[in-house]
Amino acid sequence: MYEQFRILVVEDDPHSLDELEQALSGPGHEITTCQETQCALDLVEREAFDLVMTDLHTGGRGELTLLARVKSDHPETEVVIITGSSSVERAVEAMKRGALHYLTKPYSEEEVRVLVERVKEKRIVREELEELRSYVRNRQGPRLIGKSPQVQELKRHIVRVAPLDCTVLITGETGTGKELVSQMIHQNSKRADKRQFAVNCGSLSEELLCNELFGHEREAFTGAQRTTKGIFESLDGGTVLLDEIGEMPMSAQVQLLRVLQEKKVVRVGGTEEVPVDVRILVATHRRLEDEVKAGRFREDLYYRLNVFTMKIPPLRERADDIPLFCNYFLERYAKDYDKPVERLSNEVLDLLTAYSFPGNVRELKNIIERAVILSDGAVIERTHLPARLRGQSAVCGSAGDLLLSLAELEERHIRLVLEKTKGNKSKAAQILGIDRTSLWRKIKRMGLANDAH
Ligand SMILES: Nc1ncnc2c1ncn2[C@@H]1O[C@H](COP(=O)(O)OP(=O)(O)OP(=O)(O)O)[C@@H](O)[C@H]1O
Repeated sequence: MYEQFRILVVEDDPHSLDELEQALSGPGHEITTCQETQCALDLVEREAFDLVMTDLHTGGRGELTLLARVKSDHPETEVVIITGSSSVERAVEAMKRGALHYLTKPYSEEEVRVLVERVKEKRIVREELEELRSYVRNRQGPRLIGKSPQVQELKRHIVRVAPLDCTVLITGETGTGKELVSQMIHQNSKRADKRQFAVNCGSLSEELLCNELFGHEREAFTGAQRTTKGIFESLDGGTVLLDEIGEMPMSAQVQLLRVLQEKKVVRVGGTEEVPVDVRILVATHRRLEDEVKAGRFREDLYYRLNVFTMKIPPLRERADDIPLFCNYFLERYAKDYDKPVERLSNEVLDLLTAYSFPGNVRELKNIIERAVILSDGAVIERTHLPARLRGQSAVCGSAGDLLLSLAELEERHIRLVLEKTKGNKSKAAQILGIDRTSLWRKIKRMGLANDAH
């Protein structure tokens, strides 16, 4: 298959136009012709070409206007000037203003072909440079740590799916790296220069979530003083991660389906359909098939979202990666907190590799960060680990002979309430006397697994 190569030819003499079209024809070449500069100006305003070839008439300076317009609107488009022998000086002036080359009449077909090849080569070099730049950019972005076969496969899938602009469903327990994977997909995609944003569909009320995602019209509800764009509209050209998609209320699901099918949103309180250009990635710790069966998730939406699924395994299924993560986070936090920590004691490493990590990588990361903060010397010892890893149980503010910190006590209490409410976060938030968003934030920070509650 040939790459499309778009050429615009501007020539007022029909005979010369035919000849040039003939010389330019080739596999993958899409040739558009114009006999007047004004028609060409209108065209370049709407479309991008790889090459513009324009005749330079004696007299008018329309071609120089065309050259200036092309170079300002599409700097990567090459312009070649066709000239009679009497207007070579003006052709040289055009080259000073950014034209690539000039052809003096009469020219041969061979000359035209060589010129087109030159433009194509330039395009390849430019694309390679762009690829290199994107590579350098990505090396500074987030890193997916892991040498286990599961993580290697994840990396391969990211590289494969990132450029395709399709919806990706990322599944895995809490803290396994779903958001990180979504960031890597975005950074390896054509949208990398645009913004990425993550929305947790479970942490907001139905009304707030709809406002946040789809925006609202003026006076859509009391207090809505002006029309506000939602995330889909304002992320123009970017990527959105809809985290905890399984928690999305039905009314928002209907709207999301419209975004996926028609690439349009209707703001809350409005009727107008507004076009949006956004790549949608979704994540969940739930099995969406079960949510569909239970009638909580629309089947048509599920099929729309399930184009490409990436399943991130829990940390306990890739325990080989635990020492690697330990070293990575140890180095990072030793640097962040300016501590002389160098390694974990063998006992600590054994405890960590034997632990089941219900909160997955986030929990491991938090454990190492806390240990680095508590440590003074070069080695992380057992005493620097939280009580649950030291194998002690807490009874009302104490764990064995050790008194608990407020943070540890809070975590234990939240765990207990979630256990008793069977993971029902609205109920748990009510009992704890805090709102759902605060509870979600705490759950995340503590690295508690959703499934473990
Ligand atoms: N493979 C990995 N390499 C490096 N860091 C990782 C990896 N996996 C997870 N992390 C880190 O662990 C933390 C939790 O990851 P992330 O927020 O992506 O998980 P999640 O699955 O989206 O969690 P949740 O379901 O709670 O939203 C982040 O700080 C992330 O950078």
